[in-house]
Amino acid sequence: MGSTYAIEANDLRRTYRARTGWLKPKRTEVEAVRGVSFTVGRGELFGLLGPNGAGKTTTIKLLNTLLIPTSGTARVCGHDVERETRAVRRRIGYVFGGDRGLYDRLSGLDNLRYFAELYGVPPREQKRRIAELLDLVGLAGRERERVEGYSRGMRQRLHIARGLLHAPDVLFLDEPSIGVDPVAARELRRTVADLAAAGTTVLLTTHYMAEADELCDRIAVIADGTIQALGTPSELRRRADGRRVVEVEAYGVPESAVSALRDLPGVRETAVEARGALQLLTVHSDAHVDVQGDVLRELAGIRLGRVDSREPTLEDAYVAIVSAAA
Ligand SMILES: Nc1ncnc2c1ncn2[C@@H]1O[C@H](COP(=O)(O)OP(=O)(O)OP(=O)(O)O)[C@@H](O)[C@H]1O
Repeated sequence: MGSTYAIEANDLRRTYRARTGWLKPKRTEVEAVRGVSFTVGRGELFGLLGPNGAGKTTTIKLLNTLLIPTSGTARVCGHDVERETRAVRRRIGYVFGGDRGLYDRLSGLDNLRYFAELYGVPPREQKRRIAELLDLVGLAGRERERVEGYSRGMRQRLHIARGLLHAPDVLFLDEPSIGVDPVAARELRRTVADLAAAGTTVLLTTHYMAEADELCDRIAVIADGTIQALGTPSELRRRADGRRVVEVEAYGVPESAVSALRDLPGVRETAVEARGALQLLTVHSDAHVDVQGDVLRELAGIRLGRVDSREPTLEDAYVAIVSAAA
């Protein structure tokens, strides 16, 4: 195969052209990916992180030959994604989160048999391969049950087994843990880690920072169609060095309080996130500035939950990187 990299993306760009409106149709163009370059080593577990609409799925589809780049080039296992589509497809698997793509009324085993046929796995290898994969994804013993009775996490693991039937060198995992409960998500992470440890290159997109932190060798943070930061989780975490984070749970954070805090000297970012009945207010400041008193003053009279002042995490670094790009 020659190439030292499993994936090489070189100034990839992709523009979507769409027609919107019915009475007066208008042509619009969205530049979803604008000059993305990175490499992924063989056996590496590489994460693509970014807000909604950042261009993660588009990047994956350019690499797995489902979309043609508007410009730029990419190679997977040394093969050009545009000119050597078949060779690329033989070496990759693609798994996306959600419910599509499995036959609910068949058992897990019959699903895998069906897809093994479809992917051209030689009949004499099918049995062994399916048994290995059921083991890898932790479904051995449950394979004769119908998929309609599977939990979300089990379905997701069956999806991964399906994506691995033809023993691909590279697996694209697009938001595998979406809608999966925390315990099942942990099992799923173990499966992905085992897979990478066994030598499969994994390109993973996720919105869960803890997942990326635990699993990925390196992470690219993508926003607005370009890579904003790339490095190991600890390298990225350093992007938040020199910061301190105050977090307050509150029942109804007024916009006036948020803008007053944002204008304080030493405050770098503020964010409010809905958490069921309450909201989580996060204030990033320079490490030597203590804003906790100011935060409590601005929220005087409002019912509060937990108040916390802490060191930054990977998620805080991510917020810093993405906010700087906005
Ligand atoms: N088929 C399409 N036609 C037109 N625009 C599209 C199409 N697919 C995606 N887009 C746009 O391209 C941009 C990037 O989308 P993409 O799905 O790659 O983002 P993403 O990072 O995967 O987002 P998410 O985290 O929400 O899945 C968005 O602005 C999106 O609206």
